[in-house]
Amino acid sequence: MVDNSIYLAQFYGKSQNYTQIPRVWYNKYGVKRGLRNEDHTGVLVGLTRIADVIGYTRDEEGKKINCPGILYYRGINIDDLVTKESYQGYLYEQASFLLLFGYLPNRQELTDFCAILQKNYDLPNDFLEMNLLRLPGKNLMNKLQHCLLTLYNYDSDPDNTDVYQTLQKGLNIMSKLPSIAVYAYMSKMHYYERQSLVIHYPCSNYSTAENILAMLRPSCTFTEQEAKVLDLLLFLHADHGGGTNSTFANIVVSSTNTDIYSGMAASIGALKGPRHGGANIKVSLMMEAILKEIGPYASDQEITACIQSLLQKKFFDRQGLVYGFGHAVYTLSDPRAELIRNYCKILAGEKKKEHIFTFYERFETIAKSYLSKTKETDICCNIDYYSGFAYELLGIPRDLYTPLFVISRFVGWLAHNIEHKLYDNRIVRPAGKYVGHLESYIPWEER
Ligand SMILES: CC(=O)SCCNC(=O)CCNC(=O)[C@H](O)C(C)(C)COP(=O)(O)OP(=O)(O)OC[C@H]1O[C@@H](n2cnc3c(N)ncnc32)[C@H](O)[C@@H]1OP(=O)(O)O
Ligand SMILES: O=C([O-])CC(=O)C(=O)O
Repeated sequence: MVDNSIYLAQFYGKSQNYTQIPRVWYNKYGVKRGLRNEDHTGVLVGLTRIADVIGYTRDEEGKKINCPGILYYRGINIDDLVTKESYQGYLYEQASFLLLFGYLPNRQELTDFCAILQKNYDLPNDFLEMNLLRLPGKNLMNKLQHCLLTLYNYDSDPDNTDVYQTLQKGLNIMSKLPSIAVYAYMSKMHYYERQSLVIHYPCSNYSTAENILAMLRPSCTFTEQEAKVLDLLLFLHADHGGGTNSTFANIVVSSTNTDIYSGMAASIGALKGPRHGGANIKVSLMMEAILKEIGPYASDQEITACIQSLLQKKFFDRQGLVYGFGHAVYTLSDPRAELIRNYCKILAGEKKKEHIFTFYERFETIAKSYLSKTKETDICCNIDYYSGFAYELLGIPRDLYTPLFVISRFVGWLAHNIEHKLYDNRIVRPAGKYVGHLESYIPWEER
């Protein structure tokens, strides 16, 4: 067979004479690259009453003043929801109710809401066999997208985008996501890693967190403490305002009035990216590589040298990023990372992994100060820095870290999708300026 790849390389090389856009032009035309202002804050593109993400304030002149991070779900500080909550084990379901309906449920309302989710836990007949066992996927995020798009075919009125229908369809998908993610993992392991296939049905009196643990473990068993920690992790990932990439992607796509399955698949694609939710897997791989290189008792100098090699694209995936650090809004701290760090400390003690936890903490301190100094801006660790370690301590496989983010964030996507439909409802369509030349058509014989 003729190898045509050389031609493609030639076309691509030649294209550089025709397609370049100098970086300075973005300033010249006032383009808000990445929808960011000069000071890196986000351009205002929407209004929301669902969540507020605070990483800085403004002084009287409008100058940005960095501050410790705070996250509010419907105006309630997440720290309060965690520390003042006595009804343990259903934090994620409570937050889902709060994010969707705007107020905290009473006990009866929470029970009724959980019953709606639990009634929908089971997958449609043959879904498992046809879409997961017969068609294993090598990446679970892509598999989740595929399964979501396939659920469209099981819906008798899939293109109905009425707000109430969106809510119902959304809750139905949300209930099924834990089984889909766990089965996608099991079928991947069975097919690609030749492991035994373990399939447990979801249990209709379990919370989301309990179900995930039960379906994942051959024995179906878990401790109350483990379920509470996973519940807390799901709670902490549930929403992050309308500006975060995967939620904005959802708003962009669903503003065309397309079906909910397409909108959610787009969000999953966005969340998969290693600069967004996919960072939790990258952090885990990066820390594994670092620990292999310098060990848990490395000196501060060795840790700094590792960070330098990461930034200089000499180590790990050579992308120049220290995963788990930096944020578009948070500056001095991400409140979710603060909470997860505390739980990691407790779990690490129980699992005899204190030395690894201590290493994570030391790496955090050094990376935070080094990155802030070299990038001349406050850079803290984000939610993805400790979440993978927490999942690892719970015995959850790495492949499932970002899918767990999907399971949790789905409710945030749904709430924003509905809010946009109700109150904004204009198709998202910004402008792009043409900066090429006008050219004359060149006849074949003159090219
Ligand atoms: C759930 C989540 O999505 S949380 C984020 C998870 N992602 C990661 O952990 C990946 C690593 N982090 C990053 O890539 C970035 O910090 C992002 C994408 C999260 C935020 O990026 P930005 O909003 O551009 O951050 P910010 O404006 O503060 O960055 C300032 C500079 O520091 C750089 N920077 C920020 N974080 C990092 C990092 N972790 N490693 C290397 N460089 C970084 C930016 O690239 C930017 O450089 P530039 O001015 O040359 O473009
Ligand atoms: O807000 C962001 O840009 C990313 C983030 O932390 C999230 O989506 O949880």
